[in-house]
Amino acid sequence: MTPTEESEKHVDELALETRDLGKRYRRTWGLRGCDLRLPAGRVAALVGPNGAGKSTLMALAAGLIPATEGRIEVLGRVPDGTGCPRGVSFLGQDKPLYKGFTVAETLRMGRGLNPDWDGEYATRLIEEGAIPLTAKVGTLSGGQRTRVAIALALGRRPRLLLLDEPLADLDPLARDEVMKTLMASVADTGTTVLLSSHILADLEDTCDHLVLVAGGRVALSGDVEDLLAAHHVLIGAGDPPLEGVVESRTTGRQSTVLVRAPGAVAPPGWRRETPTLEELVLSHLRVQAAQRSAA
Ligand SMILES: Nc1ncnc2c1ncn2[C@@H]1O[C@H](COP(=O)(O)OP(=O)(O)OP(=O)(O)O)[C@@H](O)[C@H]1O
Repeated sequence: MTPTEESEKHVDELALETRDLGKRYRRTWGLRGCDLRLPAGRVAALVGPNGAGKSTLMALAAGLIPATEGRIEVLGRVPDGTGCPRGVSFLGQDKPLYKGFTVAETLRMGRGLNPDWDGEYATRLIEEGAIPLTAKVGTLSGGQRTRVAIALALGRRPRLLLLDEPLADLDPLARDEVMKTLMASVADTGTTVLLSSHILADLEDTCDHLVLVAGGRVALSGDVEDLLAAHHVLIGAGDPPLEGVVESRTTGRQSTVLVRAPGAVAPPGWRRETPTLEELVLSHLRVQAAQRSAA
């Protein structure tokens, strides 16, 4: 393979790559020593405790803020920190929509601002949500406004979609509906998604890749299938397993141990189970929190 072919392959395969990436806000580091490789085509869950650096990572990837140190490549290019690169859409919790515009005017603005705009598709997303094109954005419900913001984000036909807790203000039914619309669109197009949320149950159904951030670094990442295959929950009493222990918790005489060892065998008298994604994430989050408070 020639160096050019090598670099093209790299562009095709990774939607987002960071090396030793850091962002400092005055005295606080929002992110530091962050190494991440997100393969193209994945729907990735970005999880971590409050203040872990998720929004900072999203803002860096969306080109909204410049890095302080290290390197970030988005769709094979280095964002310049002055705005969303072509091919990337970002949707945060604050949806920057003009309340005085009608929905149709909002879509026209999308067309004016984006060279890759797919107006037919954006309008279809609005119509599927039964939102009148003549309604003023300021008169819409939170769920309807989210749908308009999603239509704007998807109308750009992004190759990478960054979603920073965009559904946090929606009721469970609206969240479920909007999530289905989103996931149907990305399944159709093969768009890579990085989605942050504190609601692990939402992520379990939709994501095939996990990025767990804690203390400004990536503590765990990989395809969900691989991560689940590499972890086991061992439940029993007596001598605990010694290899690959991530977390061990004891209630009464019974211990529940999460191990990261693909071929782990349960010790005599113990049983082995496959963890759910939620159990796996919670265990790693607890371990990270304990390590940080001990440091
Ligand atoms: N604009 C800013 N100015 C100063 N510090 C900031 C700024 N934005 C974030 N930080 C700090 O950077 C760290 C990471 O914040 P960030 O918002 O990226 O975390 P997060 O994982 O998205 O948190 P949450 O889950 O609460 O949304 C925190 O310590 C936060 O206080």
